[in-house]
Amino acid sequence: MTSKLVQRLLKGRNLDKKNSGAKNGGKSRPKKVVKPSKKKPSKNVKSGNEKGVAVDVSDLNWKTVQIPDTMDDYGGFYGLEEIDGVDVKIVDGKAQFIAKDPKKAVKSPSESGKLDDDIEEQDDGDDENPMQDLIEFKNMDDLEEGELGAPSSDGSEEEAGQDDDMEDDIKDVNVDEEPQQRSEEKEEDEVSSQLGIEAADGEPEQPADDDELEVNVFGDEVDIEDLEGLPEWTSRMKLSMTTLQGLSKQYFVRPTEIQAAAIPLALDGHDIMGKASTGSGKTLAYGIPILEKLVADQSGSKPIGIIFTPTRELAHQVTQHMQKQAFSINKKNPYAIVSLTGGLSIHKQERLLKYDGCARIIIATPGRFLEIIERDPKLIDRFSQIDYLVLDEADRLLQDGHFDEFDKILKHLGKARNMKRKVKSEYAGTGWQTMIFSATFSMDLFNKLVTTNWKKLGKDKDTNEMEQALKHLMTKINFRSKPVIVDVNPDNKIHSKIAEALIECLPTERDLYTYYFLTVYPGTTLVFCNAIDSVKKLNSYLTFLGISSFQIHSSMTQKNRLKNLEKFRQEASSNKTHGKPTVLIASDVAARGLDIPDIKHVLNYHLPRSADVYIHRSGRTARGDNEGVSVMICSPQEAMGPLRKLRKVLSSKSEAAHGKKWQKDVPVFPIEPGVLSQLRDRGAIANELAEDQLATRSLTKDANWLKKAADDLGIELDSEDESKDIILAKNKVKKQGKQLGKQEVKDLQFQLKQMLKKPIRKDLRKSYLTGGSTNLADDLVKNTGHASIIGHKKTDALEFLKKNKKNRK
Ligand SMILES: Nc1ncnc2c1ncn2[C@@H]1O[C@H](COP(=O)(O)OP(=O)(O)OP(=O)(O)O)[C@@H](O)[C@H]1O
Repeated sequence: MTSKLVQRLLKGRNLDKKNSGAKNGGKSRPKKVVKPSKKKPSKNVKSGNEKGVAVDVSDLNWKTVQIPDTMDDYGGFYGLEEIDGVDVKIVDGKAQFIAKDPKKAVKSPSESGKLDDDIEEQDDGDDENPMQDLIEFKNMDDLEEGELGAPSSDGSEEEAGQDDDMEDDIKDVNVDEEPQQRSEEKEEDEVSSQLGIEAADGEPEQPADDDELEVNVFGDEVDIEDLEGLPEWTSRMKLSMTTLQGLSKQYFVRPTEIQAAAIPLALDGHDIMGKASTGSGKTLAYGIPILEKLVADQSGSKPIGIIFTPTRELAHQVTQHMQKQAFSINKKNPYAIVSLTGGLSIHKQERLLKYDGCARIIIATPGRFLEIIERDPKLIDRFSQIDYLVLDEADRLLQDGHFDEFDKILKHLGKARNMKRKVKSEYAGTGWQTMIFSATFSMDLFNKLVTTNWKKLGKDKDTNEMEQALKHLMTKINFRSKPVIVDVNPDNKIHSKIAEALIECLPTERDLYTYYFLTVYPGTTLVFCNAIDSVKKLNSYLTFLGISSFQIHSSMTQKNRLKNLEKFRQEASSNKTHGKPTVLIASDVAARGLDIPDIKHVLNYHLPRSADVYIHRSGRTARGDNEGVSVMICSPQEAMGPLRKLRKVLSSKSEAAHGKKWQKDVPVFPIEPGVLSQLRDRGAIANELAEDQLATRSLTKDANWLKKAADDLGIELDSEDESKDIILAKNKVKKQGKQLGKQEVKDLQFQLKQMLKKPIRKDLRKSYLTGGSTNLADDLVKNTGHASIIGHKKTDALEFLKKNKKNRK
C-alpha cells in the first residue's frame, strides 16, 4: 500500500530565480516549491523495480495542502504539501521514494526545470557555533567579565526547562521521511524566520495574482477612503500610493516630528544625522525614503539599501516594520526586505543573497554582514551599488570596540565602488546616501575613539553637542556631503511621556521590592538587570511566586531569545484582561530599539551604567502615542553617588540654570509596610528555591561541559581533575552550598504553595465586608478593588505619579 506523504515548505515561499521579478518585469512572483533534500536532484526518473519506480524527491508532483485561513502561520505550518501513491523505502540508510505510477507522481519537465539547480544546496551542515554566538554578542551586548562563570557554563543553550518548548516545530507534522530531511527543513524554517518572513502576519502564504492583489489592496484590506485621510503626510511630502497604503493600514495618520523633518530631506538626497526621543518613529524616518526607492524600482535587482543595527532582535524588528510598511511589495516578493544577523546558518543566508530580486533592502548586524562579504568578494561588488546606508542606534554602532567591523565594511564597499573624495571627507557624487539615527549622540560614547583632533573638537564650546559629534563622524564615515542635522530632541533627555520614580531599598532586597511593585502595580513590565546571573535568578524567583515571567539575555541562543519575546507578548495580552502582571527580565541586550507594544513599566533592578543606557531602557515604554513609567530601584548609598551623577547628566540645561534639584522631579514610590510584610516570607522561600534551582542547573551544565570537553579531546575525565582547578573547585563548592536536599525542596514548595493560596490583605485586615475604611462589598460591586490585594483600591503607577506630580506643584 502506498502512503500519503506530507512535507513542509519553507514558509510556503521559495526562491525561484527563473520567476523572479528581475526577469519578468516584476510581474510574476516566486513560485511555491520546496527544496527538501540536500541531494542534487536528477532531471529524470530513475530506474525502477518491479513494485514501482524510484523517484528523486524533488521531481515528485507535490500538491499544496489547503489549511484554513483561521490558522496562524505560526512555525510555518502553512507550507504543507502532500503526495499520493508514493512509498518511502530505506536503502543503505537513505530514503528512496518509490512511485507506483510515475506519470501521476512525477512533475512534467517544465515544472521541475532548472529551479533546483538554481537553489542547489551545498552540503554545508549547520554552521551554528554556540561559542561564536557568544563572542558575537559579547561584542555587541552586555556581557561582563565573569558573567559567564565557568567556560560557557551556560553554553549558548538556555536551561533545560526553558528549552523544552524550543523544540523543533516540525515534530508535530506527520512526515514519513528521513530524520535528516526533517532537520534540513527545520533549518530552512529557521532561515525564513531569520529573514523576517513571518512578518506577513495573517496574510495568505500563496501570493495572489496581480489583479487579485489590486482587489485586495484597494478593496478589502485598505479602504481607499482612508488614503484621503492622510493629508498630514501628503501636504508635507510626496509619497507613492504604496507607501500611503502602508501608512493607512497601520493607522499612522500623521508623521511624527522626526518623520516630518527627516523624510523630505532624505527624499531630496541629503545625508542626515537624526536624533529624536525613544519610540518616536525613527525607523520609518529613514525607512520610508528607502522604501520609496524600492517602490520606484520594483523590477530591478540591485540592492537599494543596507541598514545596520547593533542587535539581532532590533534587526528582525526593523525588518518586520519595513515589511509591514511595504506590505504590498512584501506580498509579491517576501525576500525583497531581509535581515542578516548571526545566530543562524550563514550558508543559507549566502545562498539567498545571490538571487536577483532578493535582498534589495538588508537589515544587518555588522559582524555577520562583514563575515558574509569577506567570504565572497562578488557580494562586496553587489552591495557597493546601494543607494542608501543607514546606521540605526548609530552611537552604539560606532562605540569603542564596535567601530572596527563597521570601518572594514565601509572600506570594502567604498573600494569596490571606487569612491573618490571630492572635498575633504566628502564623496560628492560617488557615494551612497548616508543616514545615521539615534535617540542619543552622547559625547561620552565617542570620546574613547582615538582621533588626532578629537580633543581639540571637544574644547570648542561654541558648537553644540550634535555639531561636535558630527565633526567627529565626518572623519569616520564616508558622507556624500555634510549631513543635515535633524535634532528634534535637543535636550537629549528622557521622553516627555515617561513618568519617572524611585524605589529605595537595601541592595539585598531588590527581589522583594520588585515583587512588591509587580504585586501592587500589575501590568506589562520590563525589568533590566546589569548581570545575566541576576536575570536568571529574578526570573526563577518570580516564577516560583506564580508571576508570568520570561527572560532574555545575551547568553541565550538567538532562537530562544526570539521565542521568549514572542511568548511574553502573547502572555501579556491575555494577562492584561485579568489584571495580572507579565514580566520580561532582560539584560541590556533589550535596552535599545525594541518596540514591544503596551509595556507599562520599566523597572531598573540595577542602576544603569550610563545616562544613555537609562534613556534607552526607559524608552521601551511610552512608544508612539503612549505614556509609561520608569522606576529605578536603588540603595541609599547609590542614591548618594551614582544616581546623583546620573541625574545631573539627565537634567536639562535650563533646569540646572534654575538650580532645580532632580529629587523634585523624581518622586520616591511610597511603600505600604502592611503589604510588604506579607510578601516577605513567601519571597524568602522563593529565593531559596530559586538559588537551589540555579545552582543545580549550573552544576549540571558544568559537569556536562567538562565531559564534552574531555570527549572532544579524547581523554578520560578524572574525578579529581576538577578539584585541581582552583577556580572550578571554588565555584563548585559555592554552588553546592546553595543546593537544597530533595525533601527540603519539596517541603519548601509545599509551604510556598500554601502561602500563595492565602490572599494578600491591605493592612492585614481580616474581615468586615462592609465596615472599616474600605468597603469591600462596594469594591466588588463597582469593580474598583485591586485584583490581588483585598481591601486595596485598583492601582495604576502612571496615574499615581501624575497625581503626585500635580500635588507637588
Ligand atoms: N507616524 C506614526 N504614527 C503613529 N505611530 C507611529 C508612527 N510611526 C511609527 N509609529 C510607531 O511608533 C512606535 C515606535 O517607532 P520606532 O520603533 O520607529 O521608534 P524609534 O524612534 O526608532 O525608537 P527607539 O529610539 O527606541 O529605537 C512603533 O510601534 C511604530 O509602529
